[in-house]
Amino acid sequence: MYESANVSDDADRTAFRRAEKNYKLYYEQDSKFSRKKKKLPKPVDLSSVLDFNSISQDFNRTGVLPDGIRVAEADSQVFCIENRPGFYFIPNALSLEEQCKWIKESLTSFPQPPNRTNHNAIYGPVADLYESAKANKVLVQEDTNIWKFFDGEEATAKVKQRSCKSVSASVLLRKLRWSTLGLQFDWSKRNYDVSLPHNNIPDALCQLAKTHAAIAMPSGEEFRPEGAIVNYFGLGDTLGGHLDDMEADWSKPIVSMSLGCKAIFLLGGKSKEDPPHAMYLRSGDVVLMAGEARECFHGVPRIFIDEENADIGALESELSHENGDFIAEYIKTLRININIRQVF
Ligand SMILES: O=C(O)CCC(=O)C(=O)O
Ligand SMILES: [Fe+2]
Repeated sequence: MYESANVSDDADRTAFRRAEKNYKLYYEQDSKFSRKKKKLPKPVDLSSVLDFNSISQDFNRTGVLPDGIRVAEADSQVFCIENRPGFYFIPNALSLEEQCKWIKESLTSFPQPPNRTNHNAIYGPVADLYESAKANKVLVQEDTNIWKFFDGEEATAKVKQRSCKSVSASVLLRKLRWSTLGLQFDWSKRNYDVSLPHNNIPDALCQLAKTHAAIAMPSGEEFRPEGAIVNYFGLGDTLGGHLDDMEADWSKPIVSMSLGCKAIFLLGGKSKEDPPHAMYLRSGDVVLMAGEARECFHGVPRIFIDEENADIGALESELSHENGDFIAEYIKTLRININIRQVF
């Protein structure tokens, strides 16, 4: 599902594709810059990107909303888009403490087996990735399908002695692209594989998802979090336009939490020909997609990691205050999305 920033697009065939291309990160070709080896991002017209953070601030001050936007219920801080029923935007839904907690869990416990990650396909289950990265360990191939972490010197000796393959834990942590919680999603079959061993989604995350899902739930029903996909976005990573259609009951929302660097989210219609709404997703925002919105194409064409646009100043200082600099350094160039689903 991910694309690198440099893959050339086949064609601008649909309105969704054109919007993706419009917001995607491209670099200036100018030789003046390339000689200096400093690649500059091409400027992008962001004037039509919806900013629910300022929409909510203006609304609280003046009681006025932009055309096409309304609140889900009187006095609520949950916003809807009139021509996208079933879509809900909750700006600033998570406190700084909650953001820090889920960023930390996303790097430490969520990638732990039996949860699967993108690294499984190459290395098998990788335990203690975060602790190993912090301790500067290196993953060394011991046998065909057996990889183990070693301290730097020991790893160097092994690699020299047996010329086996190796990769540092910090590189692997940087290259983490997804992990799955609860029922394990099988990306190759694009379906849930209930036969795979799994843990339940942590209680505190279930509770959070239930609380935020409530406004989008059919009346009298409670959301049941059964599976979650955690996406990790580095600079230039994008999530192409897609539908999440592997869950049985589309009347139940997908609860999608944003953490870390700011992104642009595209919410299209049921056809890729429908022009999408572009909106910012910041750390702490929660989005719900239920009912008709489950049939709408959506994706993430851009994340911002520059100081001016990433919007993570407060988060960074809270993180370094709580956990030292290790995670605070990671989040400077990272966006995490946790999307929680009721599967059955
Ligand atoms: O990263 C996001 O905000 C959206 C993620 C998403 O749509 C998905 O994982 O299906
Ligand atoms: Fe999705």
